[in-house]
Amino acid sequence: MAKIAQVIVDVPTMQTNRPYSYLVPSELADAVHPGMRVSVPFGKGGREVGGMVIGVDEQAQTLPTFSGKLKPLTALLDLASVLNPELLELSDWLATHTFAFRISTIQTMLPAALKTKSHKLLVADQSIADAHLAGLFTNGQLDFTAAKLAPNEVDQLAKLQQSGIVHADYAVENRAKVKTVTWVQSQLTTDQIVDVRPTIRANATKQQQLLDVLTTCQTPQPLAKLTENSALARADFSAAAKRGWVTLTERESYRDPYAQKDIAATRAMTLHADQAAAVAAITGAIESATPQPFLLEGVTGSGKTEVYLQSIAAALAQGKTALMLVPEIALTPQMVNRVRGRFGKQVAVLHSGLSAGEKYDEWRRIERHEAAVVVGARSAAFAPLDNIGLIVMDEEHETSYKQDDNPRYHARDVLLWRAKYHHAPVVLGSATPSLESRARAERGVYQSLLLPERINQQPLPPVTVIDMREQLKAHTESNFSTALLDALKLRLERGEQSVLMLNRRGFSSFVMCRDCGFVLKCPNCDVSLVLHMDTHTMKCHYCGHEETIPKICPNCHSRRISYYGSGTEKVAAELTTLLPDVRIIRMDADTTRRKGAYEKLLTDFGEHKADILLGTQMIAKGLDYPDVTLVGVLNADTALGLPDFRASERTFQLLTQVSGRAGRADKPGEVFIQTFNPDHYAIQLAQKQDYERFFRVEMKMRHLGNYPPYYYTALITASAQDENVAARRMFELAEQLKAQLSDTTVILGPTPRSIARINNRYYYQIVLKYKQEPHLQTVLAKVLDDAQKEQRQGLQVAIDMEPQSFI
Ligand SMILES: Nc1ncnc2c1ncn2[C@@H]1O[C@H](COP(=O)(O)OP(=O)(O)OP(=O)(O)O)[C@@H](O)[C@H]1O
Ligand SMILES: [Zn+2]
Ligand SMILES: [Zn+2]
Repeated sequence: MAKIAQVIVDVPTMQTNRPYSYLVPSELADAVHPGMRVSVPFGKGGREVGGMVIGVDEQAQTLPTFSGKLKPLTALLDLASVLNPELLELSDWLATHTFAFRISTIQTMLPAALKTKSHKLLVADQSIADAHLAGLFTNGQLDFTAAKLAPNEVDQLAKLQQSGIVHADYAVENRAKVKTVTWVQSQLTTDQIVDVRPTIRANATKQQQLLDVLTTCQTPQPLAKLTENSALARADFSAAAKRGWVTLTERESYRDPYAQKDIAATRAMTLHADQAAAVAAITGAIESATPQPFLLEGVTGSGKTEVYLQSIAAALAQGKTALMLVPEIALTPQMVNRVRGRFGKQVAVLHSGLSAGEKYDEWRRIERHEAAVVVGARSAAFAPLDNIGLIVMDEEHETSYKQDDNPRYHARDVLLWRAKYHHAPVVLGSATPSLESRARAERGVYQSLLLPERINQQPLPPVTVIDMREQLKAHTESNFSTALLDALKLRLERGEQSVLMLNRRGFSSFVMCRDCGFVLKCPNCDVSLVLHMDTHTMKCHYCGHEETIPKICPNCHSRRISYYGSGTEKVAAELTTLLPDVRIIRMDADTTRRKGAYEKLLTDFGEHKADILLGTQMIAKGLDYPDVTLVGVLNADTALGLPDFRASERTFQLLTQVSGRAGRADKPGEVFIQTFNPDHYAIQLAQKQDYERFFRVEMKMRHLGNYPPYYYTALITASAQDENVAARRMFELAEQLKAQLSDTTVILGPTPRSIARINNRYYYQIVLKYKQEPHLQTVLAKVLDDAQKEQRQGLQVAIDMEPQSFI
């Protein structure tokens, strides 16, 4: 009886967002299983697309009538499932809850190397007269997808296709490449080697040497090791293989991004009472397999990481695995080393700094049960771990846990889902929990665990708020108040280190004309272009547009055009004038672009190669350096002015986190916060590092404004090249939603987004605030469906549940 495979095809549209049935060719009947990638013909032209098998049925039971018409699947791309049943189920749940296509949730779960790519090929059926065009083809084929063709070439090729000289074909590329190394196995015993020696010429030194090697290496060895330790080359071993002395085999090897590093093993520390209580509660839940979420609220430097590590050890002791998520930025060598130091080779690390090959290899180590602990950033939430005993999410309030592109998921939701599936506890840790999580802890949904004290009974560092308005009156345009500058000088005298943070938002360098005030803007977006000194260009951070730095004002032709705003670069320059001889490490998007640069800068700082670490938000978290006794925030309030109800929360979190970098060991720390809003509650409470008070005040604000956690939110955006199209559709939609949703739901907008135009598309948005909306899922799914069907004038609609940014 033939089998039928249910396949989600890699054609991300609403109409194809369901499984398609394909006949399984009889020779593949036993090989095809759910979770395998396949190549299938799709659509009228029968072009080949990638797909994922989500189910396999016996034909007779399910589709008796269709048997004749079903197309067979073309090829199987995997020998074993790449998604297990848990992850397949999760992909379904995720697609529904984030309004994403099932194929995009599936692809989000796979390492890039396993994402199939459909290539369009042009095949020449007749000889091509034009020599240039003919030259584009190799063996009668041209990979249209991979080739970088000029528009006129594309045009001419289209004409060839119309006249039947070439035709289009499709192939699905499998990019999963396994790295192999050659191993050598001696085929001669030591006795046989003795026998062979007299048969070769005495001056055949290489052969003699090779026999020497084989005498000492009777077990299989990597070829590289043997050639490295001898004067022999690969060719000598190939020759030996021809003689039958050795066999050479290719074995799979992993690209280990951490292979070069020796990490000192650490042992569990003696916990202090609060830590011990937390570990005991978590361990209890691991042992009883209770999917209890915990909120571990511990001030900065209270030893949360040690709680994670000992809880992970408890899961491993139960023969289970553990998954730990940290924000991308906190994936410093420090954090990774702390986990690897404790659990060694059992740890797999997943983050964006790895190459596709390295990620694929780490992924396979997890899948093959060779790694029992996974540490990674957001997408590691989908690590193919089995038998999970514990899930940890460090810095649970971090916005980077929400993906702001399709599928718009929050890693926390994914973790809570997986915890239920595996009956495992989840630990959400933070010094400044999100209001949502803290409110859930208050309602008993999460169990609260507290670490109110710093390790070593160190007090939290005292924070001084500096009113920069005063400074501005008295001073010129310096970025440094006298108080902060004095504090920096003191650290230099004492040989201690300082951390300076420059809030990146709104602080990027731009170019303005001093005569007419003209600011260079992106031609495609409603934003100013940002000056990049490393490439000497002006760049748009939204669409990637790039142009040269103007010398003359494009508006009034004045030559008095100059750079404005103090990026870290400018601040560093000012510091060097104020404090000659000071050694600065600058850390921002520019200086950390190169692979490994971030890590190198932090290591240098740890080794005292600089007095000051000057950086953007990326230095606020996770750093644990004993000699840092001063933290300065140059501009605390750039985020406060943003039109986002979470602006205060973000400011409070950031200031508390960065303050926490000072005085973590035996030397007391000190913090200076420069601000133009010294009276704002977020700044004042950050000064006191009083999370509890902040939580109360902010909850009141949210209550008054009907915002989360009192209300849920959803953001609907529509964009089109024609502004009217987007606006009109959104006004219609608002009316439609008013009719369909309950009276208690608030519909805000439509309004243009705060950056109204990006990449020549105009954006409009509607914000929904609701308490209970039983039909929301259906209503919003219909909205997307309609939008897809219409597709009129390039209208695009997107839905973001619980958006983390409204800008
Ligand atoms: N029980 C303990 N005994 C001694 N030292 C400890 C203990 N627990 C943690 N530490 C040390 O205290 C320091 C601070 O701990 P850790 O970095 O885990 O704090 P944290 O709460 O994660 O901080 P943050 O949220 O600020 O990153 C670390 O250097 C850690 O090694
Ligand atoms: Zn742009
Ligand atoms: Zn001008």
